Amino acid sequence: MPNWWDKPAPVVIPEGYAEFAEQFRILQDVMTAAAPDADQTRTASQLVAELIDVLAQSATDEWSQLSGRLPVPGRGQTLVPAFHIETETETESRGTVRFGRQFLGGNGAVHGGAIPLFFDDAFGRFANTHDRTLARTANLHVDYRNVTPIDTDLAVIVRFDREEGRKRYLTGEIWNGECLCVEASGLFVVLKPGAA
Ligand SMILES: CCCCCCCCCC(=O)SCCNC(=O)CCNC(=O)[C@H](O)C(C)(C)COP(=O)(O)OP(=O)(O)OC[C@H]1O[C@@H](n2cnc3c(N)ncnc32)[C@H](O)[C@@H]1OP(=O)(O)O
Repeated sequence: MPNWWDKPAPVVIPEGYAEFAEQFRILQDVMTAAAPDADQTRTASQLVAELIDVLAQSATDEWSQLSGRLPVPGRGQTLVPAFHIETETETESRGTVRFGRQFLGGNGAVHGGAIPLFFDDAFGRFANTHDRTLARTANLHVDYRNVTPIDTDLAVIVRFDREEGRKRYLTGEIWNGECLCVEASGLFVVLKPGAA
């Protein structure tokens, strides 16, 4: 089995797979937003059972799966809110995120757990690209400054602040227009040789 830090082998992305992954996000949003009656529940349940059967036919290991490997925002990792990057340097990445209905905590606000999930992924990607050696999240701190609304295009800034030995420090923000919703910071530690 390859070590997880080895460069993954290239995968072949079939035509239409990126669109399917995006449909899957929409499925999670509409499922969350729905109040089906018994007939609709039965129909939807049968369709999902068929979908599970189809996908299970191509079940594979971590190193061959397509989720997480797509060259699109969110990489087809449908649990994670997709970061749409607009500009990026070695030290700063700017773009947008939109938390769909599946990320609702309550009363229009994004679930508090979805925000560290988003930053772990956005920080993790940035800490491990631009020819940097592999590092894992050691800690992640989130300050919820104002309610983060669902179904809204939000501005994101991610910064690679500094590197001290094996320690990489990242910070980030989420803005709704002029309103600062979230400040986050994370420590990523470069893996020791042989560590997983
Ligand atoms: C291209 C895309 C590639 C994507 C890559 C994946 C990135 C995804 C990010 C993740 O989500 S990873 C999953 C969540 N994280 C983990 O599961 C990590 C679990 N923890 C570990 O594996 C180890 O604890 C860790 C590698 C983070 C550190 O262990 P080490 O044994 O390498 O660290 P060591 O004890 O030698 O400490 C090194 C330095 O870091 C500091 N440090 C370590 N953990 C710390 C901590 N939690 N808080 C503060 N400081 C910490 C430690 O004090 C020390 O500072 P000094 O050099 O100044 O002495």
